Amino acid sequence: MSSNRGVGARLTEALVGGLRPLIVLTLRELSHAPLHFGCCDTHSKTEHPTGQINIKGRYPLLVLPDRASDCVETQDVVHPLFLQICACAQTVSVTLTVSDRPAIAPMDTVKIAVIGGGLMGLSTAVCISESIPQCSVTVISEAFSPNTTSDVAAGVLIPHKFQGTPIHQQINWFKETFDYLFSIYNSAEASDAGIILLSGWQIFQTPPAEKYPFWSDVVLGFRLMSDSELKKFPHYVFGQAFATLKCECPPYLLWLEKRLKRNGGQERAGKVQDVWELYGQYDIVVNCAGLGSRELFGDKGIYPVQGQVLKVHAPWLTHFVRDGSGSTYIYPGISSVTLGGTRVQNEWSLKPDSSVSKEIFRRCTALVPSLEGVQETREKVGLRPIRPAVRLEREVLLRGGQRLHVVHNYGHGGGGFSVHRGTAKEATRLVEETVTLLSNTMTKSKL
Ligand SMILES: O=C([O-])CC(=O)C(=O)O
Repeated sequence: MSSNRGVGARLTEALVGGLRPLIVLTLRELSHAPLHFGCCDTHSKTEHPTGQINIKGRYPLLVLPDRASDCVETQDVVHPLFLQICACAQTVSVTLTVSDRPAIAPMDTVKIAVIGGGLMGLSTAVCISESIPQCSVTVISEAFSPNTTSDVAAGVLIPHKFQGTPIHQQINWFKETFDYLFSIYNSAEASDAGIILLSGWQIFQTPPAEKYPFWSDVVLGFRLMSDSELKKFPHYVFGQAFATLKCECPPYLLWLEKRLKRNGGQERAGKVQDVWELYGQYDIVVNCAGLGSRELFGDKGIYPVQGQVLKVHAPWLTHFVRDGSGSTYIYPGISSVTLGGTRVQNEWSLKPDSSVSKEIFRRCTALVPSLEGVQETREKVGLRPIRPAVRLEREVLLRGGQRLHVVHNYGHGGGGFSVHRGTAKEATRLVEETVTLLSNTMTKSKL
């Protein structure tokens, strides 16, 4: 590859520790460069944040203030506008090529600790281990499958809305997750990974505000239910029929663990009491601790919404039924059918309540009478980690002169399965950014 001098008046190339070529462009050059930031034109022209931009996800582009010497000091500051530009920049069609000179100082393996052994921790760890070759990933968790919250969930892809997250982002996360799982479902891995395609009905006692929810184009064959279908559910006046995917747990979590190990990743059982324990052992900490983030990172905005379900043996059921309010659902799976549910705000207990189980069973049999015949019922309780929006961002913790680089990916509530691959990819991108910054710092300190 050769330097493309046509981009801006002067393109400074800095080669960073064995990672990727880093293109350094001053702000003035950026404004002259033939870069187009799509919907963020205004931002990119009038407010030039400092930060790093990934063009097509291949070449990290560090946009510096005009005095280049200022910039290195600011590299840990992530300006919110920069993130917006960053997101847009990935969509622009710009070809920047850089010299293929060898790196000055290859960085040693980057050690990454992922806190949390549930769906978020494992899927993020797998995504990092697939995307960042020069890293070692260790998942640290008090619990692994079958003892995680993810093992309690039905694992069905029907998105919940996160009030504080832009809807286009939620659609992208869902689409990425759906496409990823659909390709597994369409491969020889499907049975090992426990991915099935499930069709069924979501029914409403009063019609919802949005007859066609934001995810209706992503699931398969979405349509409104006919009157004759609705007649099967006497108290319901409106319904949606569609097919979606379901991740059976434990198989899906075990499949992720296998994939992680195949990529060289490791697991460590144990509770992280204080995140600073990891300082010096790891270069980057990825936080997928869900509710654990309350104590570990002082996030008082996250709280539990307790849910109780029954796992029953009813292999004749092949269609799901969900009350649109989310109060009651019947989700057939490979080895059991999940019957739910409950939503108790701020309840931390993991103890099932038998009177609640009876009530769940009563509601489910009212919708699917053949459930009267089930045997083998297991009660399970899980705590949904709720906050207004998924927290997906970088943070640099400071203590004395020490800096601990953290990437957060938690707070998916009861909607984690629907978006997990999309948010894992986003977290991986943030880890890549951090790796580049660390490499840059290392290179600078060697000069
Ligand atoms: O609402 C549903 O269909 C199931 C679920 O995700 C939950 O109980 O959190």
